[in-house]
Amino acid sequence: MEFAEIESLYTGLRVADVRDGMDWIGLFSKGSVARSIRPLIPGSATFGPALTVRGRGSQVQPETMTPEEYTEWARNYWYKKMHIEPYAEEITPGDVLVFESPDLGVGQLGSNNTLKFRTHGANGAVTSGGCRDIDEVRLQGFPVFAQYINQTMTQGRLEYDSHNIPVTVGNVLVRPGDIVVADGDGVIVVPQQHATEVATYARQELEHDKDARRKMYAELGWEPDRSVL
Ligand SMILES: O=C([O-])CC(=O)C(=O)O
Ligand SMILES: [Mg+2]
Repeated sequence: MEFAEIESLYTGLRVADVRDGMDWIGLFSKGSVARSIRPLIPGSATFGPALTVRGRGSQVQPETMTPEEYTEWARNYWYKKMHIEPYAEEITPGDVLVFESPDLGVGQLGSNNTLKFRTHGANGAVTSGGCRDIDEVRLQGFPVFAQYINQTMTQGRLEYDSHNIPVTVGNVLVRPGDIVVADGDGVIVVPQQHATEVATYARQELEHDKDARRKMYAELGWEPDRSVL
C-alpha cells in the first residue's frame, strides 16, 4: 500500500482506536506489541509501513588491541562488515523501521543513525532492543519506541543479520509493509491485508469518542482542542 493511502486512512488515529479497529474485525489477540516497548520521547506518535530489520548476537570477540588498532578495527571492520545498515538506502518516505534485536543491553540506535533514517524520510523506529544518545534523539524529535535506553555500542555484541524479512518484535509478527502505529499507549501492528477495514472501524470509534468528549468539554466550559475536533 502506498504511503499516501496509509496517510489518508491513519492520520489522526490513536493507538487505542487502531486497537479497537482490530477488535471490531475479530483480531482480538493480534497486533499489540509488548508493553515493555515504550516511546522514548514523551508525546511522540507516528505511523507508517514497516521496513523490517533483524539484528543478531555476535560471536566476534575483539582481541586486545592498542586504542589506535581499535579505532582501525571499529571503523574498517566493525562498521563496514558487521554493523552495517544497507536498509537505510531502501527507506521510502513514511516508513517506520522495525528492529528485531536480542536483549543484549546494546544502544543499537543512536543520534547518528536515527538522523540518517530521518534524512531518508523515515517516520520513526521501533525496536525490541535499545537506544543511546537519547537526549540528542529527543532534540531531533525522531520518534523511537524501544525497550530500553543503554550506553553501549554494538561492537562485539550485536550484528546486522538481514532486512525486509518477517520479524517478531514484542511478541508480534511484523512483515514488511504491515502498518505500524505508535503513540503514548505503545505500538500496534496492523497486517497490511486488513489495513483499510481496521482504519474504517478505528475512525468510527474515534469519532464516537470525540463526540462524547466534546460534549463534556462544553459542559465544563472548556475551549475545544485538537483532541475533540
Ligand atoms: O553508532 C552506533 O552504533 C549507534 C550510535 O551511537 C549512533 O548511531 O549514534
Ligand atoms: Mg552515537
